[in-house]
Amino acid sequence: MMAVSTMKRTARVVVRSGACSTAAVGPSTRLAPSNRAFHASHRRQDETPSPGTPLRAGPGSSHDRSSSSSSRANSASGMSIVNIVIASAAIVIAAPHALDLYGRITGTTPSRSTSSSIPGKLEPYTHHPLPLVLSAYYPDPASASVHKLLHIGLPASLPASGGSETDELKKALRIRSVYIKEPSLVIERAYTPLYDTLPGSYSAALQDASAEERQRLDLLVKRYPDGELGKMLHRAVANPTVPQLEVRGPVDTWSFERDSVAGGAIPERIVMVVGGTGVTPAYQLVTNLFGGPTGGSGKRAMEGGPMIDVVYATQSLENALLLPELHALAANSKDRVTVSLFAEHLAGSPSPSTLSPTQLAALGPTLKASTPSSSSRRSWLPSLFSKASSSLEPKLHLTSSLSPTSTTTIPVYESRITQQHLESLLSPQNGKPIPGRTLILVSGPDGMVEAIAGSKSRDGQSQGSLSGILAKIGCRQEDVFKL
Ligand SMILES: Cc1cc2nc3c(=O)[nH]c(=O)nc-3n(C[C@H](O)[C@H](O)[C@H](O)COP(=O)(O)OP(=O)(O)OC[C@H]3O[C@@H](n4cnc5c(N)ncnc54)[C@H](O)[C@@H]3O)c2cc1C
Repeated sequence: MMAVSTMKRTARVVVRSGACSTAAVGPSTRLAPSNRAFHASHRRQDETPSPGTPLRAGPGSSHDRSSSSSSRANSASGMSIVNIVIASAAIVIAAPHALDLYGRITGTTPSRSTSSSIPGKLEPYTHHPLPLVLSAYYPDPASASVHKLLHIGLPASLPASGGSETDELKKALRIRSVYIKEPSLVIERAYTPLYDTLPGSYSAALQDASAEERQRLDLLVKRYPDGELGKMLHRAVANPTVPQLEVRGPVDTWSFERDSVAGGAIPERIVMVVGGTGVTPAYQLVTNLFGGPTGGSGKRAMEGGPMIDVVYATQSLENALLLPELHALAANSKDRVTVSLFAEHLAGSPSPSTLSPTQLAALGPTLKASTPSSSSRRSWLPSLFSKASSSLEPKLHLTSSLSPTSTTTIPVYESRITQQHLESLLSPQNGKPIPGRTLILVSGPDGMVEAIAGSKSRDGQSQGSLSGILAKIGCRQEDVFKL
C-alpha cells in the first residue's frame, strides 16, 4: 500500500451483457454536479437541540408573582421545579429516539451517545475517540486547499482470512466507511477510507501494508464554506497522543455479499461512475481487489475478480483527486483497471505546456500530460466516429513520466459524463457482446447521481427508481445501485 503523496452519492447498476440496450433514446442528459446542492439536500443536517438546553421559567414562577402570597409563590415555585425536572427527564429519555427519527426524516444520521467511549476502539454503532495523527493539505501540503489528507490512528488490523479464495474475493468486494461525529452539534458524517484497514478487512491493500499503515485510516476530506464536519476536520490539529475524533465503523456502503441482485455470481466487470469526493469508494474498491498503487511483498490482485472501469467526473483538472495513484493502479493491473477523467472545465484546449501550477499539482511528479494523436483519440469510442463531437474525444492523455514505455493512459475529456460516453462504454465491443455480468456503481454529488441513475429516496435509505442516463440506455432497475 502506498501513502497517497503526502498527502459520494452513488448508484449501483448491474448490467447483464445486453441488459443495457445501447440504442440512443432521446438527447443526452447533462449532469448537474453541484456539490453545494448535493450536500445541502442530502448530507447536511441542521444543528440538533441539545437535551441539556435549559427550560425557561414560564408564567407562575416566583419571578412573575412578586406580589403574591408566599405560600402561593412557594407552591408555584415548587410546581415549576417539579415541571422542570419532569420535562428534563422526558427530554433525556426521548432525545435518542427523537434524533433517530430526525435522522430518518432528514436523511441524515444523528450521532449516538458517546458517554461510554473507549479510546482506541472501533465499533459500528458506538463512537469511540481516536487520534488524528496527520493532517496535510492535498495534493500539495504546502498550499492551502479545500482538500485535506487525514490519517486517523487505529488499533492495528490484521487481514482476515477464511474460506476458499472465492469466498475471500466475495468478502473483498465491498466498500466500507466510517462515521465521524461533531461533538457540539451532535451530527455525524460518513467518510470512505482510501484503504480498508478496518477490522475484518479482506482488502488486498491491507495485505500489502506496512505495520504503520495497518494502524491508520487514510481519509481525503473536502471542506465546504459552511460545511460543519469538513470545517471541524480541517481545523483539527494532529496529535497522536490525543484521541480527539469520535469515530464509529466500519459500516458497509456497498457489499457484494448483501447484493441480492448478484445472486452469488461474481460480476465480470464493475463500472464505477463517480464524481468529486465520490471517487474515494471507487479507490477503496480497486485497492481491495488489486492492492495499493506501489504494491508490496504481499499477495497482489485477487484471482478471478472483476475488471474495474473508473469513470470519474470533476469540475476541473486541478480538482481531480488521486490521479497519480489511480494511474499507478491501472498500470499495475493491466487490462483489469481502466480510468477515464471527465473535467467540465479544462479552459479551452490545454496543451502540456499551458497547464497551470495547480493542474500540474493534481498530476504530481509521476504523471505527465500529452496531446492525444488523432488515432488514439478515436480508440476509446470506436462506435461513435460518425457522430463524434469534440467532447467525445479526449483533450489530454495522462501517462507516466517515470516509465516512458508504459502504455497506461488516463484520457481526459472536457465534458460531463454524457449518455454517449456511457453508451459507448457499455456497448458490445467490436460488435461482440461483453461476456458475463457488468455491475455499475455510481457515487457522487446528488445532482450527478440523479442525472446518471435518478435520485435516491428522500431519506437516502432506499434506492429510488432508476431514471436518468442509465434508464435511457436501457439499464434495468435491478441492475443499478446508488451508493
Ligand atoms: C458513504 C459516504 C462516504 C463519504 N465519503 C466521503 C469522503 O471520503 N470524503 C469527503 O470529503 N466526503 C465524503 N462524504 C461526504 C460527507 O459525508 C459529507 O457529506 C461532506 O463532508 C459534507 O459534510 P459537512 O458537514 O462538511 O458539510 P455540511 O454541513 O453537510 O454542508 C454541506 C454543504 O451544504 C451547505 N450548507 C450547510 N448548511 C446549509 C444551509 N443551512 N443552507 C444551505 N446550504 C447549507 C454548505 O455550505 C456546504 O456547501 C461521504 C458521504 C457518504 C454518504
